[in-house]
Amino acid sequence: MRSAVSVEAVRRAERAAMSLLPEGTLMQRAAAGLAAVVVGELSAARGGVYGARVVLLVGAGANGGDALWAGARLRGRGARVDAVLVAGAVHEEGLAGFRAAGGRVHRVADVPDGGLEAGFGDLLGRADVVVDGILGIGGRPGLDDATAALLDLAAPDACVVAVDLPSGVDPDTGAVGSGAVRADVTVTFGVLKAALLLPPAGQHAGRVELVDIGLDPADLTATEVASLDVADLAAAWPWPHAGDDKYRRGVLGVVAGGRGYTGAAVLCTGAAVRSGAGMVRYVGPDEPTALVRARWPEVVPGDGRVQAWVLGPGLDPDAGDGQADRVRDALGTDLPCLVDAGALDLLPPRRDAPTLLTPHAGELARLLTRLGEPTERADVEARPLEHARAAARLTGATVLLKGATTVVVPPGGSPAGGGPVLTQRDGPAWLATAGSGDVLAGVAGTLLAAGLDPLLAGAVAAAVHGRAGALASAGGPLDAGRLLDAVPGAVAALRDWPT
Ligand SMILES: NC(=O)C1=CN([C@@H]2O[C@H](COP(=O)(O)OP(=O)(O)OC[C@H]3O[C@@H](n4cnc5c(N)ncnc54)[C@H](O)[C@@H]3O)[C@@H](O)[C@H]2O)[C@@H](O)CC1
Ligand SMILES: Nc1ncnc2c1ncn2[C@@H]1O[C@H](COP(=O)(O)OP(=O)(O)O)[C@@H](O)[C@H]1O
Ligand SMILES: [K+]
Repeated sequence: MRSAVSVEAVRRAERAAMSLLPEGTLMQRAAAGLAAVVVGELSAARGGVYGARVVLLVGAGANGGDALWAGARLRGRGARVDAVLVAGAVHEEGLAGFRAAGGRVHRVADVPDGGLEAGFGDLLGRADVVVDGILGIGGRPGLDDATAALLDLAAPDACVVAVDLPSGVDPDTGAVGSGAVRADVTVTFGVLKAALLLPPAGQHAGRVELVDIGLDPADLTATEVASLDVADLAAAWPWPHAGDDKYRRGVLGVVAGGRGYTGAAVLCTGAAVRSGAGMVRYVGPDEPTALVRARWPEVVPGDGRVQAWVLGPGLDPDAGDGQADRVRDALGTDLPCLVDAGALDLLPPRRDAPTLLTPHAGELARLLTRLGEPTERADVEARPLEHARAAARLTGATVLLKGATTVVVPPGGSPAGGGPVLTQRDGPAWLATAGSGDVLAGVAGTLLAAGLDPLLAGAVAAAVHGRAGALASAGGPLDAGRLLDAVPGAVAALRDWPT
């Protein structure tokens, strides 16, 4: 499990460590770890550090201090290091240490308006590595225009190394302001910060390197956000046992598609079959039923006993084909329900049984608007965690928000009550293809029917969906049919995937 904490928790752990150590020790450890990663990048890219060009972008706080001390170390290895001070203030000890090591210092404030390119274009355009020491855990989202313009002067093939966090993101929520840094590598200190696992900030971080600076793990147990790794997935997956039968393994009922849309019924039931449900029942009008039976003869048509329901993929609640009533009936039971797409419009104000909502950004905006919080899709995309939490709070359900990084928020929306928020980013962008969400719903339904709670079912399904996507795509385009065909292989590989 990769675990991340809030700024408040990091600061508490840092204070505890600092009280036991000589002043400046943590920053020196951070700088040493940062310099080592930059050395690694330079060695890989150009065979060594000597003569390499490194430019530090230095903000007002300790994040800039880390960058300056790392710059001093890189000077000691023979790199040419320039620091560009982007703010009015600077970490004075770091600056003195950098100067003493022979680093050159420039100030954005010394350049006349409109003169950034003339002042720094050559410097940044020739840099092998640009170190983003602008903002760390003290940062608010967004960079001012001049700082953002500086970043644009870097050569496209320069390696951008972010210190602790890519600057311009919100450390706790993962929201991203305008001009935020896009790093190739982020070197983070002591513990992952929540933003690194959250969308969209996590997608700005590149590869994340965690440097041990000697924080006490006992001070870092308040996990805010976590991502399941392969060992967690293998432990959570409902592997069958010798004594199992199909009923004990879990019967899933699916209300998907309808008279108008038939594909979602075939894909969703297929994903449930392919992910190993004990049995799958499909409930719907004649035409999709016939298509499901033709493609998946093992699916049982019609109502009957089930352990969980998947409701809504490809379903139009206004179609007058009886599907809306079937959804309402299932929502009225005390069985676990996954509520997707069209069924989200039919969700009652409160449901006590386990409920997993699986909207994409547009569907979440529509749901929040219906619940009295007018929301646009763009709002959800800019601040996914905040909006998923709002839906979890308003509905009492677990909310899985789909996207390049999938976020699963426990009921109530607060990490205090239901445990950490889980995020998964396991698959390629080729997964953004029609029918992909229907496959996710089928896999998550299998897990609900097997008895997993909605939070774990959602996160495990998102991870397996992503891994199946990676297998099926192999770098090329993907369609939902091949995606679901890859699910058994993705599940099997959980047991022998190298960790
Ligand atoms: N506290 C510690 O013990 C350690 C801290 N370390 C580093 O210290 C960092 C935190 O340092 P600070 O608390 O000084 O905070 P930052 O260095 O993140 O920056 C804070 C400064 O930036 C300003 N600021 C915030 N958002 C802004 C924005 N959007 N635009 C312009 N200015 C903005 C603030 O007003 C403040 O002056 C960590 O991320 C890490 O890099 C490391 O050295 C390890 C040890
Ligand atoms: N850029 C992306 N990278 C990786 N996965 C993605 C990306 N965009 C979407 N996905 C995943 O693809 C699926 C799309 O689901 P959805 O939007 O419901 O599509 P549909 O309704 O066509 O089935 C979700 O599981 C989502 O997490
Ligand atoms: K930074």
